[in-house]
Amino acid sequence: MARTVRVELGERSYRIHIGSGILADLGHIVRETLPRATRALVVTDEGAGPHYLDRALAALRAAGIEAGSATVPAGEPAKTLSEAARLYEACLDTGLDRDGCVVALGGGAVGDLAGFVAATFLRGVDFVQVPTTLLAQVDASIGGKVAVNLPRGKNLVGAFHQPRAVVADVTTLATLPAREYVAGLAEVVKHALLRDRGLFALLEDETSAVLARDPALLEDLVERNCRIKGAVVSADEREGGLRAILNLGHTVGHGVEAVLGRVEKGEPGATPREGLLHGECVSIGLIAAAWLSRRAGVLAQDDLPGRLEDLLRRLTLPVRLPPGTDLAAVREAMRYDKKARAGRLRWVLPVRVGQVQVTEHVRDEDVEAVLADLSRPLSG
Ligand SMILES: NC(=O)c1ccc[n+]([C@@H]2O[C@H](COP(=O)([O-])OP(=O)(O)OC[C@H]3O[C@@H](n4cnc5c(N)ncnc54)[C@H](O)[C@@H]3O)[C@@H](O)[C@H]2O)c1
Ligand SMILES: O=C(O)C(=O)C[C@@H](O)[C@H](O)[C@H](O)COP(=O)(O)O
Ligand SMILES: [Zn+2]
Repeated sequence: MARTVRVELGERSYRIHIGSGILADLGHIVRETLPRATRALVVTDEGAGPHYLDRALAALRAAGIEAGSATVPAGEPAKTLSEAARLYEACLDTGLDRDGCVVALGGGAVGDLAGFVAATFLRGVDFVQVPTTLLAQVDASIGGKVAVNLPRGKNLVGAFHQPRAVVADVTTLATLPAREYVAGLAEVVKHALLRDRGLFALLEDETSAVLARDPALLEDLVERNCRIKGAVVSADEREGGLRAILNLGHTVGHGVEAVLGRVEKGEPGATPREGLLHGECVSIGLIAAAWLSRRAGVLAQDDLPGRLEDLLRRLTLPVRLPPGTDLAAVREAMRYDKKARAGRLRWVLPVRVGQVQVTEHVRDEDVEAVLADLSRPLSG
């Protein structure tokens, strides 16, 4: 039986369906949520598509929906304006009108790109998220932030466009490469630090079960995270205030990702470089936030940085910058943080496990010092 979490947003409210094997119910869910949608474009990528596209199309067609599909390159390199342009053509080829819908089948990259296309095609059509990575099931598929990257940074062109439904089938996580699964855990740790001491303790106590992707535990984990994120989004849909807390770890994280991630830097069509994943950058950014919190006098729980680092390391997430990281480039990229106001960065800093504070009062020299410390190799 699927569990549901409702994201309350007035007329834009929607349900997140979480369960095992519920990809087969996709057609019914779309039919029930969007009774006028007779056509859908399923957007997937080269990683998720081979595993799940046929099943998604069959489920939609069985429910009487005419479904076409488009496949984009795997992961972050797809989040470009040129891929968005290709998808607008696919929307036209599929015959989508304003009653049609876009279905995002894949990780956060597919969700962000397909959601951006849905937000802008015909000035906005409905979209449904079918997340197939842990990161997308616990975070990216919820809340309506949709975007593509620019060479200078992450998510610099986008919109707020809520999905009409989210269908998170945890059995799809079985085919996810280990490194991608672990990257998703960084956003789980973020949610725990923000609002859930019990979740932080569970991650500490049951690290092996979490890494083993125990299916029953996965449903609980996804539901718990959806409740945390859903509540924040319900309270502040467009990041006027509270929602900024969901950016914990992302000021340094996005700066690092712009420099060392898979953000498209070259000409369209150039071979994407290898690099750090979003969740890996967030992991490093969480450590940065904890250390900055101590320097800024915000930290009220002395053992938090140590416990956080220990947990991230046990989850096999990175906690230091790779040797030789260009710190000046990271600082430059951080300037494009969307939380900045009047040229000043705003920081989300942990106070204790389960509580954070948003502040502008962080000294430049402390940021420099933390980045320098992060680029020193781990001892032991
Ligand atoms: N909109 C938001 O609120 C939000 C929140 C967090 C992150 N994000 C964005 O999400 C992106 C990261 O998402 P992600 O971590 O899901 O990575 P991703 O979308 O890049 O997917 C990771 C890789 O896994 C493959 N894959 C996906 N599902 C699979 C499956 N079930 N089996 C096998 N392979 C599969 C993909 O093809 C890709 O190669 C970043 O662009 C980040 O900025 C957005
Ligand atoms: O939903 C949010 O709000 C978040 O900040 C969640 C983040 O995990 C996510 O990476 C988001 O895309 C970052 O948004 P941005 O506004 O910093 O680009
Ligand atoms: Zn994130």
